[in-house]
Amino acid sequence: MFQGDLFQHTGWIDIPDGRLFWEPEFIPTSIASDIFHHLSRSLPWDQLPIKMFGREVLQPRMQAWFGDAYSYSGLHLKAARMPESLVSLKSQCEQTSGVAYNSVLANLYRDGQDYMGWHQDNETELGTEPSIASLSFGETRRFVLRHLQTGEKREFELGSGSLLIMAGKTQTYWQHAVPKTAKLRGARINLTFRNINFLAKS
Ligand SMILES: O=C(O)CCC(=O)C(=O)O
Ligand SMILES: [Fe+2]
Repeated sequence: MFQGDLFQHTGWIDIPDGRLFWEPEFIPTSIASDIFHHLSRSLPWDQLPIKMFGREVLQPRMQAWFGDAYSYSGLHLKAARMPESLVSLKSQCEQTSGVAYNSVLANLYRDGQDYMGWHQDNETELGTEPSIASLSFGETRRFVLRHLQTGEKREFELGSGSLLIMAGKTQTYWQHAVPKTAKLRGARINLTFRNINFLAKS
């Protein structure tokens, strides 16, 4: 398989210095479409400000952040309690990954101009080898992983109902992004389930 090839393989995939799970049809298309409409209407979407080059600008997407009962009960006050629709998706991801999650970050990309820049989800609170389960709904968007030392790339078309799990040392050695696209794109919702240790300090 050449560098940057779109993966057709499903299941667990070993990559250099990391591990992924890929299932493009984790949730059947018609159910995924209902979930998309439900989440787009019901989640409390917010466009948060971030600092970029010393200026405050709005993030290039909308977000909502939830924790479970434990995290909600005083340790991470900003997280609202996870709605039932997300709790059930969380259990499905947990069954596949074998890891329990207590939080979810929901991202809404309104069109092709909304994006997620290169980053690692490597905050101390996530632990050293975090498992992050990413479920997508609505429009398909390209997701790119880039190895920090070799520059090697892995790309996925994250379609509606797909599940991509990043595990092992992926967050230490790879960055990932959802690039902007000039093509006309409808809205996409992405849920990333994580397990946050609220007692760990950054
Ligand atoms: O939208 C995506 O597929 C990626 C989201 C992501 O990387 C994140 O929330 O940290
Ligand atoms: Fe991420």
